[in-house]
Amino acid sequence: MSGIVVVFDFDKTIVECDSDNWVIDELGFTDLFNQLLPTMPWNSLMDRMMMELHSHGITIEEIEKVLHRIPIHPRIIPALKSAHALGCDMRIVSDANMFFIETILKHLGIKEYFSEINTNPGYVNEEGRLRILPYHDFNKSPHGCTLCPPNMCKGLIMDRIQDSMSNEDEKRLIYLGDGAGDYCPSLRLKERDFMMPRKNFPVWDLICKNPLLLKAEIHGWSDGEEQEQVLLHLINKIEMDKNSQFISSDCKLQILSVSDALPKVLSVRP
Ligand SMILES: Cc1ncc(C[n+]2csc(CCOP(=O)(O)O)c2C)c(N)n1
Ligand SMILES: [Mg+2]
Repeated sequence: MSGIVVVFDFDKTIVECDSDNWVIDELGFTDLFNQLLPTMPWNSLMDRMMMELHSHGITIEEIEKVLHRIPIHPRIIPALKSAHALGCDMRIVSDANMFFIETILKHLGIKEYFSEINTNPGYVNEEGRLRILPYHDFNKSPHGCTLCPPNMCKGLIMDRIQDSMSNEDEKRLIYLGDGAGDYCPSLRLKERDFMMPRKNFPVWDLICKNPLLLKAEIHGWSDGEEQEQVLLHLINKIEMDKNSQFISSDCKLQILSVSDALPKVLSVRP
């Protein structure tokens, strides 16, 4: 393990579009979706739309086929492979849902790279209908964060990730995201961490309003190619920092041993 935890948003960070919109648009339900959107929260609407798909005879297999075709930049998978090979602990924090994310990751053969997927529950029920539920039950216990949608506060998830990291002080986090929901977790990052916002996307605009609110170093990216370059550069930089710390502590040891030896050396001189 490299001591680096990389937290990825999913939609428009790993895949190139919003998986929710991709499924609705590809199956021809955009008009109904837009009609219902003003009447309920996004996450509840996705559950409702899955009911609509089911009642129109659309099967789980058809939804899976659409998910298998989701666009992804050609450098994303090589970037994830490299980060994994370099020993990074990689996790997902997403406001999409478990069914969509697992279906896509399994199809791409990259599910095993991630140690954790934090997202809204999504599962196929006994009638063969996809159910999508909120990550936080906002009726029973609202999360109370004013920056985040009612179903998910990514900042709270980050708190848990930071608490779960053993030797927390020695570990360093890199967070990649694009959306407004990625702003709250960016405020949780420490001085030693890195925020990688997608340039000119909502999280970038929010950060630009007052970059000083972030403690972490900010490194933007525009597409999969730049994401790969910046991510591998940061991993490399963290490794170099670690090595230079070792070198400086080795030097201190040498200096100590030289000064210890000095009186003895002096004493054998005539
Ligand atoms: C105006 C407006 N209304 C609703 C939404 C909600 N929304 C859109 S896509 C998505 C999934 C994000 O997944 P990920 O966290 O993986 O990027 C969510 C929660 C929005 N972004 N903008
Ligand atoms: Mg996103």
